[in-house]
Amino acid sequence: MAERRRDALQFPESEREFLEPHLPPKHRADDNTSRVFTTLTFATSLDSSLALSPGTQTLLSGPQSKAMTHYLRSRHQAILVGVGTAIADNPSLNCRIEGVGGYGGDGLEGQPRPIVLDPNLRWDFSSDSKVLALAADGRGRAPYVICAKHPSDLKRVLLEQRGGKFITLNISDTGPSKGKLDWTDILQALRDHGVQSVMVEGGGAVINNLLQPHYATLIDSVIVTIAPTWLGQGGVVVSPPRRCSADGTPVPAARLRDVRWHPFGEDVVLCGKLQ
Ligand SMILES: NC(=O)c1ccc[n+]([C@@H]2O[C@H](COP(=O)([O-])OP(=O)(O)OC[C@H]3O[C@@H](n4cnc5c(N)ncnc54)[C@H](O)[C@@H]3O)[C@@H](O)[C@H]2O)c1
Ligand SMILES: Nc1nc(=O)c(N)c(NC[C@H](O)[C@H](O)[C@H](O)COP(=O)(O)O)[nH]1
Repeated sequence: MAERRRDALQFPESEREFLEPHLPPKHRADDNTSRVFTTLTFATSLDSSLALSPGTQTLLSGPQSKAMTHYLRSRHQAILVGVGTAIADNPSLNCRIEGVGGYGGDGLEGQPRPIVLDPNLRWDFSSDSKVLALAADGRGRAPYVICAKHPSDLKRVLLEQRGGKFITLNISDTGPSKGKLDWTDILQALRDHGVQSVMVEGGGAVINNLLQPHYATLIDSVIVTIAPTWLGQGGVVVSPPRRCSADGTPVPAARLRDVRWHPFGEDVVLCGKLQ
């Protein structure tokens, strides 16, 4: 067993039971399921904000719900964020729960694969990126970057040296992701690259795009941390595109069913299904 780290997070067994029905099944090496178990998860304020303003990171989760998010990371093979989040937050995108690889456990066991959705190759991971530093240090995996352009050889080689890769997909010319990458293609590409479960963490553009009815059948689970604060106007807001019925009357954009709530410290965590 590797050395114990002082920065490792604890998430008690007693809290895990509540989450179990909302998590992907524990994977077997011979599991040939063709779809990727997809969890949409984020932390929001009472006014549906993810951050105080675009381009800034805002701490919303308290210590207990933060530990819960890290436990979720340990239970998925990958974590996906948009490039806006990669640039604004310089996130670690690893799992820091006591006992996973790099935090008291062996190898990289329990460490998810970071996935960054970066169609136009905006993310400069070559300078000061926490994800790559953690991968070099054996405390996380190197990212897969999903793009729509061919990367420079310099970027490709740097990523591949650390164990990551670029996955190039075609921009969609129809449907709710016209001009972007289609989620069916993104999830299929992840499956083709060996990923069986992914938690999509944000940010705003990613969540609002994915919360459209067209994609409801792709999402297996929704887990939202709600923090007791209002961030105020001008934030990065979760609010998917408006929907209307045939006669033009507005109807809710999306709604959860089979909902369960659980307090974690001062926050509450809500789990449900979209379909
Ligand atoms: N509270 C939380 O849980 C949480 C989680 C993640 C991020 N955040 C915050 O959210 C903010 C970032 O959000 P944002 O909306 O600016 O950026 P984002 O992270 O949603 O990234 C947006 C970019 O991702 C790419 N993208 C998204 N959907 C795509 C698609 N279908 N096809 C191709 N490319 C696609 C595009 O390049 C787009 O510009 C930051 O402030 C961050 O701190 C908060
Ligand atoms: N659960 C959660 N609570 C928050 O208060 C918050 N701001 C995020 N934000 C999610 C986003 O993906 C961040 O970029 C990562 O949470 C950065 O965290 P790491 O460095 O990877 O631990 N997520």
